[in-house]
Amino acid sequence: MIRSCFQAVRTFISHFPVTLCPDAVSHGALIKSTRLQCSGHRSARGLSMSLWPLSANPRDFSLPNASWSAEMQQVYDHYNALCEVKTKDSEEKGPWYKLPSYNRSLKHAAGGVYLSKIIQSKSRLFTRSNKEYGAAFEYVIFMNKQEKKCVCAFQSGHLLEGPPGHVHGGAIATMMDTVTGTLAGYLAGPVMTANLNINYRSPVPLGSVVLLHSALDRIEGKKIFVNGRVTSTDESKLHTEATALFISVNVGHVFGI
Ligand SMILES: CCCCCCCCCCCC(=O)SCCNC(=O)CCNC(=O)[C@H](O)C(C)(C)COP(=O)(O)OP(=O)(O)OC[C@H]1O[C@@H](n2cnc3c(N)ncnc32)[C@H](O)[C@@H]1OP(=O)(O)O
Repeated sequence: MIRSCFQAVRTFISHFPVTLCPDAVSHGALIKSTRLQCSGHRSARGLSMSLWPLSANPRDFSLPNASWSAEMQQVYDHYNALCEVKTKDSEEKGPWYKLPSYNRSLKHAAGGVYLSKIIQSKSRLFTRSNKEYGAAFEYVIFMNKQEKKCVCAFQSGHLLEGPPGHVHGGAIATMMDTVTGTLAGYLAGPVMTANLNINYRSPVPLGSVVLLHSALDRIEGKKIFVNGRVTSTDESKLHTEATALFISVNVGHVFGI
């Protein structure tokens, strides 16, 4: 059992070295924009083709939905336009790649064999665990592999309140961990957070759209040092600064096997 689980996980990681998530909920009618399917990173492109043998239409949470504000949509459109775009007749190269985002992966990575011994059937990726559009974490991450950096557009929902009218610091930390961790994982394969330092500079209004920027500082052996910032969408206001250390791990470490 453990060996087959391990093989399933390895298969998944080989398709997409970053993390562990997806689900099979249809996003259907709520998608406002059907413009493009960014491609770009070869293994991530493979993910969309081969990860869902029993799930033809898993919900990609990073696509626009009816809860997105005009500002959120604008940021999405801006970076989307900079992505590698596949059209019917041609393929234009761009420096950015839009990461898909699912709330469960391993169920599908196992080829339909549910890994119930390791993964609880009700488990969901924390940031994608709420099915109500716009209620909690609405975000999309664009990766720039060449420059070893990424940008995330994040719209906070009403369930993320901390101080009245503002986003909870833990929710900001969650997003910072997600974005810096996604970058580290994208560049270095499976990682876990060893250290996350955050300075909160100015509160984030609840319901607003902000950008999370993350860039690689350096890699020393199995240590990946990454920085992060939260700013307003025009980058005139700094909300949060962070540094993070991720450690490359064996897949087995993540699952305690
Ligand atoms: C697509 C959708 C995506 C969605 C995906 C969303 C992505 C989100 C990413 C979230 C990731 C998480 O939240 S992960 C969950 C939170 N993190 C955890 O639970 C991790 C718990 N900690 C551990 O498992 C372990 O301590 C590790 C893996 C971090 C490190 O253990 P290890 O592998 O044995 O490493 P070890 O030999 O101890 O240390 C290696 C080197 O790192 C240094 N080091 C280790 N820890 C630290 C530390 N805290 N601060 C400074 N330095 C440290 C050591 O001194 C050593 O340096 P030297 O002597 O070599 O110089």
